[in-house]
Amino acid sequence: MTPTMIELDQVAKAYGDQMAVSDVSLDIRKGEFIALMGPSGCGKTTTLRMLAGLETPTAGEIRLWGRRINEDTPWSRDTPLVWQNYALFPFMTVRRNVEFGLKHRGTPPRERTAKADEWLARMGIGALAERMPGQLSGGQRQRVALARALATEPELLLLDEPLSALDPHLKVKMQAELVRLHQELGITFICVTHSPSEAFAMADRVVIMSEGRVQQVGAPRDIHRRAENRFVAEFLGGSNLIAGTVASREAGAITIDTASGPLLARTSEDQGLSPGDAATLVVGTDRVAITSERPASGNALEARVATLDFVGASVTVFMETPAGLEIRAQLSSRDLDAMPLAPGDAVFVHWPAEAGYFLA
Ligand SMILES: Nc1ncnc2c1ncn2[C@@H]1O[C@H](COP(=O)(O)OP(=O)(O)OP(=O)(O)O)[C@@H](O)[C@H]1O
Repeated sequence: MTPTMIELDQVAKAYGDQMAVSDVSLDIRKGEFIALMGPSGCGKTTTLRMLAGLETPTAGEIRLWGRRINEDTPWSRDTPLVWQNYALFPFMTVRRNVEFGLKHRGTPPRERTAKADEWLARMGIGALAERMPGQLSGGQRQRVALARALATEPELLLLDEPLSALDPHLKVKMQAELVRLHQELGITFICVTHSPSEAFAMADRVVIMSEGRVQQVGAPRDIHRRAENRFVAEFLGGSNLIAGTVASREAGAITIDTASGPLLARTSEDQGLSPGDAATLVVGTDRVAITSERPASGNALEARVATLDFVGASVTVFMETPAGLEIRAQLSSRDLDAMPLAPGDAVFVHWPAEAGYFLA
């Protein structure tokens, strides 16, 4: 078992009456890539700043290798931060910027320069060593900031929205580069992002936060398979949440009555629901099929197409049942070629009984 490197133990941070972080407990193992994710104001940056030593927790304890570090200053920690504004010194060349962190650590001049050049080459920007930061693109500045942080060979790298300033093409490239660097270096990465796609693409484990608390922690595929609560399901999108009342329950199958008709769900994760209980069924948008005729069996609802949202080669079809329930289906553009859809079309939506689970 990989040893635990960092422990956040019931950590809280208040600014006056404002609780930025209410209660965060989390163990991080050496070499993990952790993504802290959540909507604006959920406390993810404050959590990162406490890890960096830029803020002191109001309650709880942060431990590094079992030792309390709540009051340690940033410079006494092995935790370089890469902030989204890159924080490069504008009056120093790229090489000097990368050397700066090493100088601070007492590395002799010749070794500093050699190391800086090595890291600039590794990041594919060796040719820019003599430029000033103002003469670089956003993506280039991002790489310099990473080179500067990594040249000091930290045990832990904290990244705050490292890809936020990049255009979509460069974002995907840098995303792959961060994953590669992480694998190569074996350093623990903790990355703050508000983007589920970024977090899910890069992290070993994703921590989803809301209002200063952790809502769910898990590997991307586990969170994807099953959101633990309504907040997570709604924040991640990609699911239909259907409210109803349990009508019957027998042999692993639950029927719920909804405003749009009865629905059947077969799931081992049924939270011990009994007839009469309120229940919310979660069905992934990728499990919902659309047909023009009512299917012979299975869960089927009558609906009307409201709008279509195209993102790359994927299309989200927004539909509404006569009772006002919104159902979304994610199709490929090839599916749409086979069955052209337009707003106003009358359709049937259906999914297998095994496709859903119930929210706790
Ligand atoms: N220095 C401060 N003084 C007062 N309130 C603060 C301070 N810093 C953060 N907060 C508040 O604490 C809460 C959490 O802020 P934080 O910056 O950690 O959120 P975040 O999840 O990183 O958001 P964003 O994605 O917008 O950066 C917010 O409501 C914020 O307004």
